[in-house]
Amino acid sequence: MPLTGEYAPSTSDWAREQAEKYEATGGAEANDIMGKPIIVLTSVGAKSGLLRKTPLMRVEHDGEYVVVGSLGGAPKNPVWVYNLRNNPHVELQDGEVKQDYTARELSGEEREVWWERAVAAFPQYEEYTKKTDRLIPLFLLTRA
Ligand SMILES: C[C@H](OP(=O)(O)OC[C@@H](O)[C@@H](O)[C@@H](O)Cn1c2nc(=O)[nH]c(=O)c-2cc2ccc(O)cc21)C(=O)N[C@@H](CCC(=O)N[C@@H](CCC(=O)O)C(=O)O)C(=O)O
Repeated sequence: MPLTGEYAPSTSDWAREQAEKYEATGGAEANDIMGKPIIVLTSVGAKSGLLRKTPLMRVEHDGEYVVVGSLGGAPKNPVWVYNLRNNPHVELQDGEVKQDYTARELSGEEREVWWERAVAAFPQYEEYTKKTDRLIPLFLLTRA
């Protein structure tokens, strides 16, 4: 069941522009960063209830995805992390395909396995762990 509601653009201009161009072109444009592919996650605002669209690196394995709350190694989590913790029903657009997923935050051994996959997809993530002692949240997205 697709998410419905009012879209609220990100206050990060570059992220907003990339999400909107990616969505409008079915992933044909604005589809990478530093040469690595992205996806666009739609989540429900934990406080506003508005729809938030967030470009994130594409980390996929056997039809499942992981989204990484890295925020470049900043000391605080990105806000979308709290949206997923509050409402795990999300949409993920990968190229032309947009589908519903259920997000589950990972820990322990399962998190380690997916962390390796995330670093393989975007090696910069390893660098971010050196900038913060925050445990970077990972959410596994499985088909709803
Ligand atoms: C800028 C801020 O967004 P954020 O949710 O903190 O997310 C910050 C970043 O993670 C986000 O900009 C990402 O798109 C940045 N980013 C990546 N960020 C990552 O963390 N990981 C990535 O892998 C990643 C890749 C990436 C690739 C391309 C690109 O263009 C950007 C990329 C924002 O929009 N804030 C809004 C609020 C957003 C929101 O969800 N509000 C909730 C409140 C939730 C609460 O406070 O509990 C609500 O509406 O209820 C605001 O300040 O008004």
